[in-house]
Parts: sequence; structure tokens; C-alpha cells
Amino acid sequence: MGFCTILCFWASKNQEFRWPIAGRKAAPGFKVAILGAAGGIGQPLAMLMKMNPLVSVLHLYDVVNAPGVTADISHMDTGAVVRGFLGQPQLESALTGMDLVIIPAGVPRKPGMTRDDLFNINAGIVKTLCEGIAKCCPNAVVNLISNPVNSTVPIAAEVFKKAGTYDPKKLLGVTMLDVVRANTFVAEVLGLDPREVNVPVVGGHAGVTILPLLSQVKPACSFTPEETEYLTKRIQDGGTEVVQAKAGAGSATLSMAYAAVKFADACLRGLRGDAGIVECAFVASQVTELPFFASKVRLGRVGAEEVYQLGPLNEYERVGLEKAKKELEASIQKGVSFIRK
Ligand SMILES: NC(=O)C1=CN([C@@H]2O[C@H](COP(=O)(O)OP(=O)(O)OC[C@H]3O[C@@H](n4cnc5c(N)ncnc54)[C@H](O)[C@@H]3O)[C@@H](O)[C@H]2O)C=CC1
Ligand SMILES: O=C([O-])CC(=O)C(=O)O
Repeated sequence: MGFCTILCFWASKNQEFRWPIAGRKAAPGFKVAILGAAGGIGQPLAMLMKMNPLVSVLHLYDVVNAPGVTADISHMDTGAVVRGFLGQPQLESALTGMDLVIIPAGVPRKPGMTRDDLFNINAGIVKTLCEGIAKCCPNAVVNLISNPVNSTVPIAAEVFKKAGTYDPKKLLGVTMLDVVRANTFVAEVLGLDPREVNVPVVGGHAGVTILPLLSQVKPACSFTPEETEYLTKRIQDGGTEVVQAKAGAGSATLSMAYAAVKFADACLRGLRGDAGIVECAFVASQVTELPFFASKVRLGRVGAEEVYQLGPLNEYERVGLEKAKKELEASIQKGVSFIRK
């Protein structure tokens, strides 16, 4: 039995375990925690955040395998100091002092499931983690990835309200993967490099609530009705496409880690005070009559500082918006009721 095996075995028996901290002081930068860091998204996300020069301290928390992932990531010769935290008794240490908390904790879909089918398990996980955030880092910006995002964000908001720490600017549901997919699929149709394409995706993060605004693509372009139908459907079903291809082995993890880092980096640049950082996210909103909605937001020193209106929609998008709102309303209510019941 090697040293690592002994240490991991001991760690799994000893909830007080804390991976040894490097004897180096953290450089200036942001302190970031990933909750669910040993998972399919969590691991590549941890690796990419360790590569981010804006991060000085990276806390990796999970209920399993946190020591192994931490040992592995900590050998990367990049700036951030990495610390691992295993299990509920170490949640508070993982969260204390954090500027940004990214949450990919929870179960993923299998073929045939909707994101809402994850509610029963993931709602409780998100509730517990957000209670920890309210207690230990109430001023942190939260990037919530765990599905169903349309319900988990309202759950988080209710937990923070109950604790008296709710700041709507600091709670952001991550819908970046929808934008990443939309950029990729639209670029394919237009014959462009996806890095040159920007597609706003609004609404929420499930099925028809994912509403790409193809009339607002940059660079300006137009689509035939067939292209619009194909692209809208492909973007809405992007998650299911991956779930089916993985055939029971989970959902999008690598593209999600990429999208999560793209979004987290935008949040950190906003916190640093960079101007003009605009990304789509599912946030508290007055853009429609619903209390939460995904749209473009300006990220700044305190989080989502400005939520932008949708801009002019075409008839196809107006119809899509009505469908999206109907489903979103029920998902939001389900999340709110989970805490208020
Ligand atoms: N917002 C989005 O665009 C996307 C969201 N997701 C969602 O992200 C979530 C995670 O997906 P994967 O990483 O593929 O799943 P996974 O099962 O590979 O990893 C989840 C991790 O969460 C951990 N975990 C479970 N309960 C926990 C708790 N109470 N505290 C801390 N960690 C806990 C597990 O131990 C595991 O390591 C799923 O809910 C999935 O649906 C996935 C892709 C895109
Ligand atoms: O589809 C899923 O279950 C995971 C997800 O949210 C996505 O890939 O967009």
C-alpha cells in the first residue's frame, strides 16, 4: 500500500482530514472554492481554475475523493495555492474567506431523464451548500451549475433570504454552456470561426426555456426559417445530445468545465474592476414578469451590476419566449416552495 493510498484511506475515515497546505504564502488574487470538485465537471474545472492567473487560492470541496484531486492538481506549477476539503465537517473551512464559490455538486442526468428529474436529490445538496455559504462567506459571488438551474437558483435565493444575506447581484445561475454551444453551432452554419461569433441565449437552462436570440447574432447575419428551426432545436437539445452519446455515463462535463471557467473568469475580471464585461446568466431579473430570467448581465465589482433588456425580438423568438416563460414559472415556483414549505 503506497503512501497516497494510506493517506486517502485515513482521510476517508477521518473527517478532520485536511490536505497539507503548501508552505508558500498566496500571491494577491481571488480566493475561489469549487463545491463538487471531484466530479465529472469539478475535476477539469479545478484544473482550469488552477491555471487562471486571477486565482490565488483554490479550495476543492467534495464528499468523496477531494484529497486525491487536490494532490493531483496541487502539483501544477501555476500560482494558485490549492487546498482540499472532504465531507460536511470541512465545508465551513472550505468556504471561509472565499470571493467566488462555484457549485457543480449534484447528480447528472442519464438518458431518458429531464433536468427536473434531478430536483429531488440536487435541491437538498444545493440547500446545504448555500446554508454554508450564508454562514461562512455571505459576500461571495456564487456561480451555480447544479441542475435543474431553473429551480436551484431560486432555492439558493430563498436560503440566502432566510439567512438574511441575500444579495441578488451575487447569485448567478451558469447558462454559459448554452452560449458556448450556440456560438459553435451557429459558426458551423455560417462557416465562421466560433471565436468570432456571439449568440445571446436568454430564458433559462432546460429545453424550451433555452432561447437563443438568432436575430441578435454578432456578426450580423440572417438565417432561413429552416436554419432557425434547426439551430434553435440543436441549442435547446445540446445537453440531451451529450447525455445520449454518453449512454448512461453522465452529461456534459468537459465543455461545461470550459464554459464554467469562461464564466468564472468573467466574474473575476468584473470583481477586479475591469469595464465592459457582459455575459449571459440566470439571475434575479425585472426583464420579464418572472423573478428570475437569463439574459445579458454586466459583471462588475459587486457581481451582476446591470441586467440588460432582451432587445428587439422577431416573431419566432416572441413565440419561443412565451413558451419559455410558462415552463420557467413552474420551475422557479418549485424551487421557492422547496424552501418555504
Ligand atoms: N448548468 C449547466 O449548464 C450544466 C449543469 N450540469 C449539472 O452539474 C451537476 C454535476 O454534474 P457532473 O459533474 O457531471 O456530476 P458528477 O456526478 O460527475 O459529479 C458531481 C460531484 O458532486 C459531488 N457531490 C454530491 N453531493 C455533494 C455534496 N453534498 N457536497 C459536495 N459535493 C457533492 C459528488 O461527490 C461528485 O463528485 C449535475 O447536476 C449536472 O446536471 C451539467 C452540465 C451543464
Ligand atoms: O443536459 C444535462 O443534463 C446537463 C446540462 O445541463 C447541459 O449539458 O446543458
